[in-house]
Amino acid sequence: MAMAFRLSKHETSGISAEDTSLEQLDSSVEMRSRSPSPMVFNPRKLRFADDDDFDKDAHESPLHKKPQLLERQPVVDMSPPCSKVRALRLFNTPATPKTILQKSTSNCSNHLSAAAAAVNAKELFRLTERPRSLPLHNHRSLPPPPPPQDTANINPFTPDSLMAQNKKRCRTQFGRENLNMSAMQRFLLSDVCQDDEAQTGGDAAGRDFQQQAPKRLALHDTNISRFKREFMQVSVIGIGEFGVVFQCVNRLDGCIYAIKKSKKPVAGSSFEKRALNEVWAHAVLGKHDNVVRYYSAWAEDDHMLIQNEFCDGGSLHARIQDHCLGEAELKILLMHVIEGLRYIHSNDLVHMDIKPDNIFSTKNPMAHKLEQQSGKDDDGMDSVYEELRNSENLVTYKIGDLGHVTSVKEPYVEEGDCRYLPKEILQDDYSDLFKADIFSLGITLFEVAGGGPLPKNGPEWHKLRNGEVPTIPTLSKDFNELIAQMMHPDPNERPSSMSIYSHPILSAVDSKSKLQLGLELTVEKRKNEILMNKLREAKKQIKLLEQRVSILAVASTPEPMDGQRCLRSFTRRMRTPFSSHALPPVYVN
Ligand SMILES: Nc1ncnc2c1ncn2[C@@H]1O[C@H](COP(=O)(O)OP(=O)(O)OP(=O)(O)O)[C@@H](O)[C@H]1O
Ligand SMILES: [Mg+2]
Repeated sequence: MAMAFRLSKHETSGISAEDTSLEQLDSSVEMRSRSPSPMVFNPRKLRFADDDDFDKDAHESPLHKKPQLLERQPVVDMSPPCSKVRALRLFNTPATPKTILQKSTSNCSNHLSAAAAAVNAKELFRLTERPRSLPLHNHRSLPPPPPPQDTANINPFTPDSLMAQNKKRCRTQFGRENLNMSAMQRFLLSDVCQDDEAQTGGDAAGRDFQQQAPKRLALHDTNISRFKREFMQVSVIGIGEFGVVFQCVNRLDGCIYAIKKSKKPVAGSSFEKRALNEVWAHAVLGKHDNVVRYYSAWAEDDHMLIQNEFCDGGSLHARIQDHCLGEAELKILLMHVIEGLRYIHSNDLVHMDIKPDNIFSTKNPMAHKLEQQSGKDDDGMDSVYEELRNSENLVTYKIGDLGHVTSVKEPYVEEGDCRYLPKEILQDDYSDLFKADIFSLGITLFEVAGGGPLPKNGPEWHKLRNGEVPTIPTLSKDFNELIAQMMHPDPNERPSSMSIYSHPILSAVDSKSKLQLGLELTVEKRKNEILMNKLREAKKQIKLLEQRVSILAVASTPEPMDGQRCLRSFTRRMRTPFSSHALPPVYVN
């Protein structure tokens, strides 16, 4: 069970000022809320020296002193089981995946690691026998250090892995690693060849190599926390059961990110599987507009750190603290989350922890453009802009916290928050996990529309799962029916993410189309402006050209009066002979 113990806004801001390294922030920092979003701050020299101890910050903060855990419910007959003993075990195997979390030193001993074992013993022998470069100060005196072993996890959620599982391929370490064996071999061998070349390629090359080697090792050995080296911590933005989430600025790219750090050291613990699971899921799913984007992950002091997109609108849970959502907003929420779920489900994965705490929002980047646009010219559209600006619609909802994601092909269900779980999951029925996500989304909609707070157990808990879903008076009959359908006791009766996506209630989303129309209008107006400018420019050019032509015409043409005179005189001259020849006059009637 994922238990939420969150900070109030007030508590969080207090902590961010006190415990986070805010003194590092220049006063000129201008926070922008998109992610990745550029920050504007006075250029500072990057320092590699240690600041306050990050871990100390995290652990000594008031957030960590006394996390306000939700109490476990006493076991009563009617209550759902809150957690399982199985959840404390590791990933279906007694072999703990001591992998990326343990600085990759030992041989990989479980099916989660793909490693140098992909290289045959002969090549490994070559690698270990070959003298390695040493730091300058002890290059001649010390024996070569053993080469580090390259290890890498196999992500079980990638299409390759899922295909492998489908085909019931051998699940041994080698069975999986063989998928990438040749690539791994090529990589390792190319390293050997390059090094060999450098060592045997003449004195100059050898000298160069010796000079560069210590630099490489020295950097490698600096041992500065990547978090501190690469990021400037701004504040704590959330605390969950598993992790603390920091708002950070990347020192190099200047963009804001959310970095989630596991609260406890996870290597070798029961949280290790969860931590790795979250990274694997993010790596596969973090490319959809309605799923929180993933950038990178690494381990530090046995903690897992995940660098994600920063969602400047906060969580849905925070959003509904002061007001419930109206139907128009609910439709947008449903539209966005169902798109994200449809994407997750299309990968044969399920989220298993959909709830308001795990749905984040970002403000629409077009919002400020709408603001700029309106008031520019009074074209009767001001009211539309006004409505769009004032509406809460200018957000994009994103599914986050992928720690419970599992594959439907080979499910390992770690139960999420029991307030949002359907009954069948608590009864270990995993036959249709897609529909478990649908139930969680349905009950989430019910809560944020005003049906909350949700019960954790007891008769009310059961009622909501037995088809007795109270009607929300502020919602239309159709929307109430859709929520009830999503919370149907029988998973087979619940609609799929695909059918909700194409549900008439969403295809005729007034507010959505209005928003889209507004945004499209802005774009079209801009295009129009550009065209108008071009037209104005073209008109100017034409006018100039006309002027020039007329000037040229005036300059190059002989005086018209003289010409006429000449012509007349010529005519006269011409006439004279005619007349002299006494031609008969022509009379025109
Ligand atoms: N990318 C993000 N952008 C903005 N806020 C975030 C982000 N990620 C997390 N948060 C905030 O931090 C809180 C905790 O994050 P998250 O749910 O990922 O942690 P957790 O420990 O896995 O939680 P749980 O208790 O659900 O297991 C969220 O509810 C949210 O308020
Ligand atoms: Mg969470």
